[in-house]
Parts: sequence; structure tokens; C-alpha cells
Amino acid sequence: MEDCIGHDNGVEILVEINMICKSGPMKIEGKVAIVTGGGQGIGERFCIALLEKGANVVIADIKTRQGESLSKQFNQKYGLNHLINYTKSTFGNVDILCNNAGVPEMEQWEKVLNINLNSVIRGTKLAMEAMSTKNGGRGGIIINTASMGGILPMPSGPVYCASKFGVVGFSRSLDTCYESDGIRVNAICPSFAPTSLFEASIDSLVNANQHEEARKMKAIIISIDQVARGMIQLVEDDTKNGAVMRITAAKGIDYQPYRSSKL
Ligand SMILES: NC(=O)C1=CN([C@@H]2O[C@H](COP(=O)(O)OP(=O)(O)OC[C@H]3O[C@@H](n4cnc5c(N)ncnc54)[C@H](O)[C@@H]3O)[C@@H](O)[C@H]2O)C=CC1
Ligand SMILES: CCC(=O)/C=C/C=C\C[C@@H](O)/C=C/C=C/C=C\[C@@H](O)CCCC(=O)O
Repeated sequence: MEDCIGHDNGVEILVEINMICKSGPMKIEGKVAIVTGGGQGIGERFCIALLEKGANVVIADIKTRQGESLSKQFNQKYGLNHLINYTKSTFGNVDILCNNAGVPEMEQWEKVLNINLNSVIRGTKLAMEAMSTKNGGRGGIIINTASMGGILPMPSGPVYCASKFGVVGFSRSLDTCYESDGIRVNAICPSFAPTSLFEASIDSLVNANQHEEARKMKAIIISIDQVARGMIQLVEDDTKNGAVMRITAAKGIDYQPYRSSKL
């Protein structure tokens, strides 16, 4: 496929634009990654996994103590726009964005939607501007942390569940951006993992005397390291675009099958 990208003294500059279908795994070493909610829990393990692969990692977390303990480069403000601009000015590029920050049902419902969904949308849009090959970027990969509660109903957290279904639908709807902008967008859907968010949810159920529901959740927990391995798989596998990765105790890492996504 060829396209005119400009003129130099009247000479058309024609380049063959190879379809962005590089073979082989994406090389993480030297790339620049952003992890929101990277101060603890799953996000912290995402940072460690990416650091271990040689990536430069920018961590964004409202709990500055956790953020500072893991990242010295980033100042107190965690505005997403500042985050992206700071990353680009410091490292030159944004290659990997993990929209991972999230809060459980117990927060105010508007806050749950704002953080779990609106911020994922905002972060994705800002990162796509920075990454897009149309804007001189080198493409990239965006991993949106949804949940198995973005595939299955959650009686214990209907608003949380709605936010995660939104993340899944939003991520799947951007699968055309790979061809147009060189950007892959995937959703990762872990089941229950032992983090502060999970513990807060268990406490909420226990306080509501829903001991059986709490027991069921604890019976199917997965490891945080497994979630990080799933994220790395999505980053390295260039064939994964618009994918919905599931991580469950029953089946480990696999992908949600969907009938044709076209009408
Ligand atoms: N733990 C679990 O069972 C599961 C968690 N998830 C999702 O994984 C993601 C990470 O959650 P966990 O590590 O479990 O929770 P966590 O509470 O241990 O870590 C979440 C981090 O995000 C930060 N954060 C919250 N709001 C923020 C904001 N507005 N800006 C920046 N940072 C913010 C928190 O300060 C915290 O450090 C969330 O999106 C959650 O919904 C998905 C499936 C299962
Ligand atoms: C209290 C609601 C809440 O915010 C709980 C969050 C707990 C962990 C993170 C979440 O993303 C994990 C969800 C896993 C869901 C798996 C399958 C669901 O169908 C179980 C529904 C259990 C229930 O809500 O009663």
C-alpha cells in the first residue's frame, strides 16, 4: 500500500506504508510505559514486570506515598494530560499505557464511573494522540484493566460492574486503530486478586453479613503475578488487538470469545 506523505520541491514523496503487522513479539526493553494506579496491588506488579523487561516506567497513583516509593521521577500532580506530556518530554515517547487505576463499588457511584471508566477513556484518547503514527508517533499498545465483572454480572457491585462492561466495550470498539494509527487496544479481565481493593470489598460483604458471598469470592482468587503475566502477553503479542483477556482460577489465562463483532 502506498500513500503520499508530502511534497519536497514538487517531488511527491511516496513511501510504501507497510501494514503495521510486524512479526514476532514487541520488544519491551527501552520502551516507555505508563501505569496508572501503579502505587500498589496489580499496578505495582505491572510496574515491576515492565521494569524487569527493561522498560522505562512512569507510575501514576493518587496515594503519593506508594507512588514515591516506586517512582521518583513523577511529581505530585497526576493529571492524565500532565502525565502524558511529562512522559513524552522526559522519555521522548509513550509506547505502553496501562489504564489500571480503579476503585470498588463502596466509593460514591459517580466516582466509580469517573475513575474506572471516564479516566480510562480520557487516558486512552490522550495516549492515542501521543502514540499515533499520524502525529509522528511510533504507535503503541494500550491495556485497559477491566475485570471479569466486565463480562459477568456482579450483584455485589452493579455500578462497578457497569464501569467494567464500559471498559470492555470501549476497548473492543478501538480495534480499527491499529491499522489507522499503529495502536493496539486490549482489555484485561482478572477475577478476584488479593489486593486492597479486593480486601475492601470482602470487608464490605462481611460487614453486611454476606459471609457466603465473601467465602465464594475468596475461594476463586487468582495471583497478582498471573495478572502481570497476562498484561505482558498482551503487550508482546502484536496479534492481540481488540482482545478481551480473561484471568480466572478455573481456566488461567484465556480470551473471551465473541460472535462476529459486525452487524
Ligand atoms: N483486585 C481484584 O480482585 C481485581 C481488580 N481489578 C481492577 O484492577 C485495577 C487495580 O486494582 P487493584 O490493584 O486490585 O486495587 P488497589 O486498590 O490495590 O490499587 C489501585 C491503585 O489505584 C490507585 N488509584 C485509585 N484512583 C486513582 C486515580 N484517580 N488516579 C490514580 N490512581 C488511582 C489507588 O491509589 C491504588 O494505589 C482496578 O481497575 C480494579 O478495578 C480487576 C479485577 C480484579
Ligand atoms: C463490592 C463490589 C466490588 O467492587 C468488588 C470488587 C472486587 C474485586 C474486583 C473485581 O473486578 C472482580 C470481579 C470478579 C468477578 C467475577 C465473577 C462475578 O460474576 C462474580 C460476582 C460476585 C458478586 O458480585 O456477587
